[in-house]
Amino acid sequence: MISILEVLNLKLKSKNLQSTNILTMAKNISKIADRPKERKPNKQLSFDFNFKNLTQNEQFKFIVGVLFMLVAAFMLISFFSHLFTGNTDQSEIDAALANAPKPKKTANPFGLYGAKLSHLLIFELFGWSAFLLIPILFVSGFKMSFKRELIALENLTWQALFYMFWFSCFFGFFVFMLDAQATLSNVCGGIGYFINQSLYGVIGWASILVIMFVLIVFCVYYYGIDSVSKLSDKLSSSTVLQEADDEDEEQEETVEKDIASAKNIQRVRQDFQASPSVEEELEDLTIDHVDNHDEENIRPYLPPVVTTPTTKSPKGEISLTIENAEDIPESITEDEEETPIVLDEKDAVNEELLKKFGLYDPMLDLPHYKFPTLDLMKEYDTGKANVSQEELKANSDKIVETLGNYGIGIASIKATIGPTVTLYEIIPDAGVRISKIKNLEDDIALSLAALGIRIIAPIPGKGTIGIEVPNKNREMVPVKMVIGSEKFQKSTADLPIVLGKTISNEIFVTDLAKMPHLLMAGATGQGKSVGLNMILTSLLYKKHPSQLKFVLVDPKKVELTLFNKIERHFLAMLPNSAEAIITDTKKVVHTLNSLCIEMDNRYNLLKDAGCRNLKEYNVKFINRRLNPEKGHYFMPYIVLVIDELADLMMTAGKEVEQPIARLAQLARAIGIHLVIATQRPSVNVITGTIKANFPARLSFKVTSKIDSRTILDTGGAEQLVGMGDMLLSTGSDIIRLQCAFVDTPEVDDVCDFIGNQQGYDSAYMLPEFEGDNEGGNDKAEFDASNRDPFFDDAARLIVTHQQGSTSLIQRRLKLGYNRAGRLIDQLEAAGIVGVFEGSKAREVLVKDIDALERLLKEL
Ligand SMILES: Nc1ncnc2c1ncn2[C@@H]1O[C@H](COP(=O)(O)OP(=O)(O)OP(=O)(O)O)[C@@H](O)[C@H]1O
Repeated sequence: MISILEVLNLKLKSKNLQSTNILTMAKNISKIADRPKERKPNKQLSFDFNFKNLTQNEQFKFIVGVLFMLVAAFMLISFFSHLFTGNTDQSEIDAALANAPKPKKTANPFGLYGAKLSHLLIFELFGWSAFLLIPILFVSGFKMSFKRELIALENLTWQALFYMFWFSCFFGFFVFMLDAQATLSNVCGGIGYFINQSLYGVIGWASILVIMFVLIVFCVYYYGIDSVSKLSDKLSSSTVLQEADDEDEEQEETVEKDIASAKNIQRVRQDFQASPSVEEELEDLTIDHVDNHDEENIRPYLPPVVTTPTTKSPKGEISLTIENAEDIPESITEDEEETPIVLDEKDAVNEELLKKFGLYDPMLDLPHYKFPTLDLMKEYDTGKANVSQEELKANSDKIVETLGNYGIGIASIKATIGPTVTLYEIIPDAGVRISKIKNLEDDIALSLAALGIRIIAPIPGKGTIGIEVPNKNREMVPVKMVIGSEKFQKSTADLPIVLGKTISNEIFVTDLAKMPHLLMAGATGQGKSVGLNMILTSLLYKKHPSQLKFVLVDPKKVELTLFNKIERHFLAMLPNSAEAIITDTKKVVHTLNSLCIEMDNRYNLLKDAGCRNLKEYNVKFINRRLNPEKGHYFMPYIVLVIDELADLMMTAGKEVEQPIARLAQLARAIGIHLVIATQRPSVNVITGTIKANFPARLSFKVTSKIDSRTILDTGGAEQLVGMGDMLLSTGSDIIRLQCAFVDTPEVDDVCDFIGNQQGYDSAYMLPEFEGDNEGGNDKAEFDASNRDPFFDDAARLIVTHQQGSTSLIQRRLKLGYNRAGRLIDQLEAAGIVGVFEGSKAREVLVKDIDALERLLKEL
């Protein structure tokens, strides 16, 4: 150990020398950079080389990781060699330790250092169990370099360290008792021998009892074996497994897996497959059952595909009417026939399972998952909103004066200072018409010489009139402050999001599940992306990967890429797609339709379970009242985020509008929530259908009053002052908020933090959606015998004009719209025109008339 430290020390010293130079250089540079010139917090090159920065530097971590892995390899080879060459090298090591002038060559392949290190760790300290240090080093190194844990490092470290000491003592006992120190010292090492020597002096051979007792204490605490019954459960299960082992080849494999995963005792509890039908198995539920399930839980979530519930669907009816099982006609309980269940029995089984294994805990999918910590967020020097007494007084005087000029008397005026604006609440004299004050908005703005004045007349529920005046110095609301706030931390909402601060400086926390969907608009550069990041970050801080999945649609291709890292934790995607974050319009259409299928599937499951919404369903599942074998599973919430709707509406129009509207109308009860943002809140983007289904709407500054009306149904958003200043409309109320600021590096760090932890094997898989034009085998599906008599003419027309338009066919061939539409579909199926592209004409795939004639002949 000492030698290794020496080596490391030397390396560090030389490194330190270099870094000291860099440090001085860096300090000088940062001094220059810090001179009173304006600071650019985002783009500034950071030469601030303090130790914390260094340890968080990715390159540094990578290098240290590689170093660890190399040291692990070095140790492995040296240790192995030591088992055979240790004795030969002994004299060389002694010579080296005694500082003899020229030690001979050592037999260890890593020379004197390899020999010394092995001698120290094996011979002098831990014996053979020193090998256990190697996986710790390797796995740590791998994690640092590749951001992936091969196995849970924390667990590995605790266990390896414990067993290293324990085996050293355990072997030490025998070496000591046999007095075989001269020949077997390598087995137990110095520590094991010394401890046994000391213990023997005190309690004689009973020292082995102490050693065994230590093992038991460790197992009880570490593996959570807190009762003899649990231990015997485990033992009896393994006995059953052993018997099964003899019987069945296949089962043998299961047993191996079982034993490997038996330590995950809680997972074992997840089992529901101790099927109620096999009564005697209830007594000694085998790990065999359990771990099939265990394996299933480790696999990515694959939402079961549920058959559409026809009245005959056995699945549909059985669970739905669990409580009336006796009423179910035999014909529709077929799959239960071998094990007829009556109500009481089934409930008894549930009770039994519940008693035996406790509630189902979805978080045990990833038992070691750690929620992001607050220190991932930066501290900002926010500069408190400094509204001086003079400013307040001057503003209120001006308001009183301006209103006075128009003959409006004021009974009282009160100011509330917010982060971005100050709210002046006035009570006008009796008899003053409110609309009169509202009409004076521009005049008051003129007299205060301020942009962004908004008049709320009256403030709902208060009986006063509000005039919001932007502060000269605004206060930034840092994300750390709002995420760390008690209000957010203690929030029990289903999907809590913290958006920022209200005008009266309160932290604003709301529940996306209750909204239940959110429409966001704002001109470019006004804080939309920051707002979206705030929503996503809030959810990441409060939800476990088993409880929430995101479907991210990013037509701009750059805004949401950061979230790629959490693909295996929080993202959902279509099967067979390369990337979880969707950037391609066609894929968006598929994803939206796939979400609709997921919605239908979920509704079917809810119907089966006799539940009205996702919450009730999950509670039932947690209480083990729903059988996973029948397709039931713990349903995570799904939040669909679309970063730019305008783009999609332009390219795919109705194809996206319809599924969005459908999801918005129906998905709330089954836990699918939509957050849709757009730069262009115009009526052809935010159509009536979409708007009608999004009661909650959030607007950053927009360019015109018309835009504000489109999104909020009222003006005001055009008066905002930008940088996260926003209005949230939740049906009746409109609240002005200052969005908290979360910077890209912070989001990046949070995603890194999550992404570096163990995740599912893949993203959450959405159901497959077969698009109309899928698979490239359109021609095969084209039914040539059934084509329209005008097919050939239409094809010639389209190819001659190189314009795939239905109206062209309609006009030239004098056909009705429907028939022309059918023709264009047939042309598409025959591969003559491309797919529907919204408002644009379809692409013509056949480029000249000769090629078309050949094709027509083939058809
Ligand atoms: N809540 C906030 N607090 C302070 N500054 C903010 C806030 N939100 C945004 N800003 C500032 O405004 C800039 C632009 O914000 P953001 O990138 O979110 O705009 P955007 O509306 O998404 O623009 P685009 O539509 O072009 O992507 C940010 O870089 C930041 O400097």
